[in-house]
Amino acid sequence: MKIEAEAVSVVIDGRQIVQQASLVCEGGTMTALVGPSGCGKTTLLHCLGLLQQPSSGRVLVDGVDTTGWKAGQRRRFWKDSGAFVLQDYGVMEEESVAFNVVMKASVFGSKVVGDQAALAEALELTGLTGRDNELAAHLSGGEKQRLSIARAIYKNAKAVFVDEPTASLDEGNRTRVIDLFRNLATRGCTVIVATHDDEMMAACDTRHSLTRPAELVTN
Ligand SMILES: Nc1ncnc2c1ncn2[C@@H]1O[C@H](COP(=O)(O)OP(=O)(O)OP(=O)(O)O)[C@@H](O)[C@H]1O
Repeated sequence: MKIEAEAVSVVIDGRQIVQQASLVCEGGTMTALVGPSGCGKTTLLHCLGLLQQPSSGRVLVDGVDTTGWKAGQRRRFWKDSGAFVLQDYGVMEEESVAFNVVMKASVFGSKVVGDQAALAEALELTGLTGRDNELAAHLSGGEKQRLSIARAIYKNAKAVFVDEPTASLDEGNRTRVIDLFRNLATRGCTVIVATHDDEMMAACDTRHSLTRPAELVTN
């Protein structure tokens, strides 16, 4: 899936947060959004994932301009194609590990339904085998991060939007998480990562550098 930004700018309360960002992210590749703290990496990532509307410019998904998309179209994009690995992990703490991956339960909520083989594969790849029935709240930060990656693997996401995935991980887990994203890209997924991490950047095919916009927007 091709995700494109064309001259995307974000202005909040008269402050320029992202200035005229243009980039193309292709399926099967990893793109790093890089730059100093506060330069707008997360904000641009949110625009690319259709979580936030740019103040000007446009975001295209497979060549289609998303500017006028209604909530229902964005929801369909998130449900069918997109996955997010954000800094708060996006994990449902009061649900089981398995439910967090599959996001489907039987009518009375007692049994996680869905493709059990795909669930097992996603848990194995992320090192969470055997943890199916544990409450997500009981996982460590790094495990929650891997859980949100398991969800992306399970749903065979076409595009994954990732914010600082390695910030709080030790060396071993950092390498493991980077390998997981590379694996997603190998499967054809478009991986977009906001990062400060040199190892993560090195694993990416392209880097898009942002600079901190200096000026205040008037009018
Ligand atoms: N909703 C908002 N309201 C006000 N300011 C915001 C909002 N969202 C982002 N900002 C500001 O925009 C700037 C860029 O934030 P952003 O999180 O995109 O940067 P970043 O490059 O990801 O930073 P870091 O590397 O520190 O995570 C920051 O100064 C932030 O305070």
